[in-house]
Amino acid sequence: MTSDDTLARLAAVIESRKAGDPDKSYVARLFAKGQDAILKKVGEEATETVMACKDGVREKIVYEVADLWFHSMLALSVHGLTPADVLAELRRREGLSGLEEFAARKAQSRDQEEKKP
Ligand SMILES: N=c1c2ncn([C@@H]3O[C@H](COP(=O)(O)OP(=O)(O)OP(=O)(O)O)[C@@H](O)[C@H]3O)c2ncn1[C@@H]1O[C@H](COP(=O)(O)O)[C@@H](O)[C@H]1O
Repeated sequence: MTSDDTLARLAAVIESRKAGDPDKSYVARLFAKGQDAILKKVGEEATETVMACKDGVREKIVYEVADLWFHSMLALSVHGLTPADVLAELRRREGLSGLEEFAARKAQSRDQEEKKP
């Protein structure tokens, strides 16, 4: 398996641009508008990803997911987070069945409910 540092490089570019000139940088423009503008784009790109998948056009799906990942990285950056944090969480989940994890979470919230006075 090859390692790909595209996300790390893009995160570094985002950090270098976010306090830049909104007339010269899309990243700077969205950061100048604030978190709500970034989250609005995340929502739009998620919807466009759903529509692309429903249409089933591979190039369009890749294009829209790239938009979604990019804007999600801006949202992460607002909170001082990076793709490395998300990749670490995905690594933590490796080999952990989603169904087992779901059952463990349900059992934990049941325990917490039962302990409530
Ligand atoms: N990866 C991206 C990237 N992906 C998408 N986009 C922009 O995100 C916007 C996507 O919005 P939409 O598809 O909704 O189109 P829109 O033009 O906003 O139109 P509306 O539908 O909102 O009216 C477009 O303006 C894209 O150019 C990106 N802008 C920048 N990057 C990366 O960020 C780096 C820094 O960019 P600047 O800050 O602009 O220098 C670039 O070198 C790239 O590596």
